[in-house]
Amino acid sequence: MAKLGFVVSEFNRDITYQMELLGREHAQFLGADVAAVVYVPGVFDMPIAVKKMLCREDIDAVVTIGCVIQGETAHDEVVVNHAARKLMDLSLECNKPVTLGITGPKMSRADAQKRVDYSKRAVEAAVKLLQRLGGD
Ligand SMILES: Nc1c(NC[C@H](O)[C@H](O)[C@H](O)CO)[nH]c(=O)[nH]c1=O
Ligand SMILES: CC(=O)C(O)COP(=O)(O)O
Repeated sequence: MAKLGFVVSEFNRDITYQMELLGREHAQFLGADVAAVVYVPGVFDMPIAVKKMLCREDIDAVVTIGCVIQGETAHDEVVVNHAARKLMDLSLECNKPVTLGITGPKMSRADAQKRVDYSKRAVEAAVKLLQRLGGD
């Protein structure tokens, strides 16, 4: 059974709450275990939490869940672009899948609501990568 870790952003929690529930349901549907969940303040804060999870022997892959909504500046792009890049680097560094269940940037609250199922995609991608690539 795939053992997944979830790293979930508390920012825009009304949206990430729905994303987390959908992700948990989908993991159960696919026969994967959500072995650990860590909540972080926002998407930008995810990499350190993901890194710690990737170091755990009881975690095979990490699923990130977050939502970055556009404000008046390019802050949303800074948050998502840097986090996404670091998450990819960590995956390669630690040799375990890290999947992107983060919506945004350039997104309104309505756009975010339409995209809550990105968390399901991230769970599915993690399970598929583990099946196809195997463990260490
Ligand atoms: N604006 C959003 C943020 N911003 C907060 C940052 O992610 C971070 O927590 C802060 O800069 C402290 O390091 N985070 C989101 O997840 N979503 C947003 O829309
Ligand atoms: C990325 C955000 O949602 C955010 O709160 C930043 O907003 P702003 O660009 O107006 O500072």
